[in-house]
Order: sequence, then C-alpha cells, then structure tokens
Amino acid sequence: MTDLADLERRAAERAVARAGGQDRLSGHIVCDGLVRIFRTEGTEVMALQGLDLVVDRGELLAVVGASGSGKSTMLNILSGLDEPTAGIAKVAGYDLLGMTPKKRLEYRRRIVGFVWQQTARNLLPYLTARENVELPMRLAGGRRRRKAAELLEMVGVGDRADRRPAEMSGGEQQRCAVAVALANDPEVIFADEPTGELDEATADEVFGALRAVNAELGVTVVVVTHDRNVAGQVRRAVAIRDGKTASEVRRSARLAADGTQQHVSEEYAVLDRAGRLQLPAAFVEALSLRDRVRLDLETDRVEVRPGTIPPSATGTAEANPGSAWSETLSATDTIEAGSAPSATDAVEGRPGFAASEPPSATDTSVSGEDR
Ligand SMILES: Nc1ncnc2c1ncn2[C@@H]1O[C@H](COP(=O)(O)OP(=O)(O)OP(=O)(O)O)[C@@H](O)[C@H]1O
Repeated sequence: MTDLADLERRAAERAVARAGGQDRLSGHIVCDGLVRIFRTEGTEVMALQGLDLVVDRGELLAVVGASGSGKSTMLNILSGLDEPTAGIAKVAGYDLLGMTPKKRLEYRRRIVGFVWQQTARNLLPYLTARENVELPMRLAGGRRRRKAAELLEMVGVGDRADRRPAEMSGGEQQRCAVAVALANDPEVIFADEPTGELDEATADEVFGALRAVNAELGVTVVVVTHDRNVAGQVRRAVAIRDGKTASEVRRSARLAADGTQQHVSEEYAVLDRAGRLQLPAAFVEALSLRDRVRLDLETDRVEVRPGTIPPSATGTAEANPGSAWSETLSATDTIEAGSAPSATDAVEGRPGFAASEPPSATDTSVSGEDR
C-alpha cells in the first residue's frame, strides 16, 4: 500500500525533475521559477515572473535591476520576510516556504545577515560601533562570540569602535553595518543598495569591506542594486528585468601574452528551461531589433539578426497591408534606414533572404562554447 511518506517522496522527486534535476537545486542560494503576485483592490501585479537564480557557496554576486524590476520582492523572500506565490526558494538548506515562526527566527538570526541602504535600519544611534556589533551576539545568546573589535578591524573601521553612528562618515557607518551583519557568523549576507547614498570613492571602500569578508570568511554575499557600475566590482552580476533574471556579466582575470593581467568581461543571456532568453537592451537598441528577429543555427552558435522576410512575402504584404508581413516590412524599413548600408548586397549575397544584415550583426550571436 502507498503511504503518505511514499507519496511525498514521489512528489519531491517529480519537483526536482521538473526543476531540471538535483544539480540545479544544489546551490547555496536557489530560486527556481519564483513567482510573486500582489493582489490589491481587484488588480494583480506579477512582481516576480518565474525568477531563476543559483548562487554558489562563497560567491560574491550582484543583482542589478531598474526600479520596479522585482529586486526588493526577491530580497524580501530571500530574507524570510515574505513568501512567494509559487516556486522554490532555498538558502543554506533552509526551505523558505512554509517555515514555522521559530525556524524563521533562527534563519534570520543565525543564517543570514543584512546590510540595508539606510543607516537607521542597520545601526542604533545611541550605541557605539562596538556595542552595535555586540548587540546581535547578545540577542542570540551565542556561546562562542566573535569579538566585535576583530570584525570592525576586518572591515577597516577598527579605530572607530568607540564612536556612535553620528560621529562616523557614511562609508564608515556602512562598513560598521557589514560588521554588525557578521556578528553571528551568518552563511549569507544580503546587502540592499549598500552604497546607494555614497559617492563613488566611499562606495568603493564599502565594496572593499564586502569583498574582504567574502574572501576571508567565505561568507556568500549578494548585493542588490540599481547601479549598473557595481558589475565592475564583482565577478558575477546578474541583471533582473520584469521579475526575471535576464542576463549576467562575468569578469575574470587572464594572463596576456606580455605577462600582464587583463580583466575580461563577458555578457551572458540567461536561458530558462523553456529555452527563452532576453537579449540585453543595449543589443536590441544597437541593431534596432523589434517584433521578430531572424535566427541562424551555426555549428557552435546561434546568430540573431534583424528580422527579414522571404521575397515572396512582399507581394502578400502589398496585397494585404494589414498582414503580419506588412508589419515586418515596416520594421525592416526602420532597420535599413538606421543601420544597413547595403541591403541589396546582403540580398544578393544570400539568395532567398531579403533586407538588412548590418556587418556587425554577428555581435549579437550567442556562443555555445562559452556556456
Ligand atoms: N506590496 C505590494 N503591493 C503591490 N505591488 C507591489 C508590492 N510590492 C511591490 N509591488 C510591485 O511589484 C513590482 C516590483 O517591485 P519591487 O519593489 O520588487 O521592485 P524594485 O526593483 O525593488 O524597485 P525599487 O528599486 O524601486 O525598490 C513593482 O511593479 C511594484 O509596484
């Protein structure tokens, strides 16, 4: 006879298979098909539309997105303040769906630490830096307390231990906030716009502190921001658009032929399980892509070009101006006017295909071997 445990086990196996296998769910942080719908007075807002994100243990990752893209919604779920409407959200082995209040408290106190944009949310104004760092340790009643002074030293504000927040600069306050977030030895730090109110040089110092704790303590760090420049501060930056991860930039160091070290930045689009991907907005604008694009499968890549029409369709479009092909025609006109110097050459060069092929169209190709 099938008992409940057996049914639950089979349901779990099916969920893993649907999610693309156990590997996909084995990161330190896993969001899989995360959906969050807000319902207010008869309207529905789909803030997260099937967001997938896997972060490895010990990674320093930036999640970058414009206002309204779903960053705060994602962060609220990952920090245990909110629950998704559907999908999987796991951090350090904790399943964030359906946690009991006790488990939630344990998760928020011991597993994750937070750095918010506003100092008032990070530090108590009447306590010194040292006392601010000691407070979460006291609340958790931990036996092996990491010394506050040591943490303040690590983030570069050891000499400010006896100052209150008002007696420190904005950057020092945020670095102190990083030390507070680390007080109970969390596995993950979430930082929400930690440098949002700082000038560039001070922001670099705060990032330096996040990098230091990531490297020295191995803590996983996720920085959420609208600032695209942050991508230059981390090895992996994931862009979020319309409630989904859209693309990511990876930076790595390579040794050049002359022996010098060069930083290489590569942009990747995120391919979901249904095979969907979003082209970066800059690529779409550069080639005036719209409505539909042409795809060519090469042996090692897929090429994406401005949409074209078969020559035979021209007659159809003329005969029926409301048809889909007539829409393509006007889109093609725009492309030709904007960027294709020799549309006729392109047609002659590739019989059977009409219209524009800008010389740089291969820039948009997605290389299979890079994956
Ligand atoms: N509690 C809520 N009720 C209704 N809609 C909401 C709620 N919270 C967020 N939204 C909507 O969900 C979408 C995503 O919002 P979210 O705050 O996650 O974006 P964001 O990227 O963090 O933006 P910002 O950088 O401006 O904070 C927006 O359209 C927003 O209006």
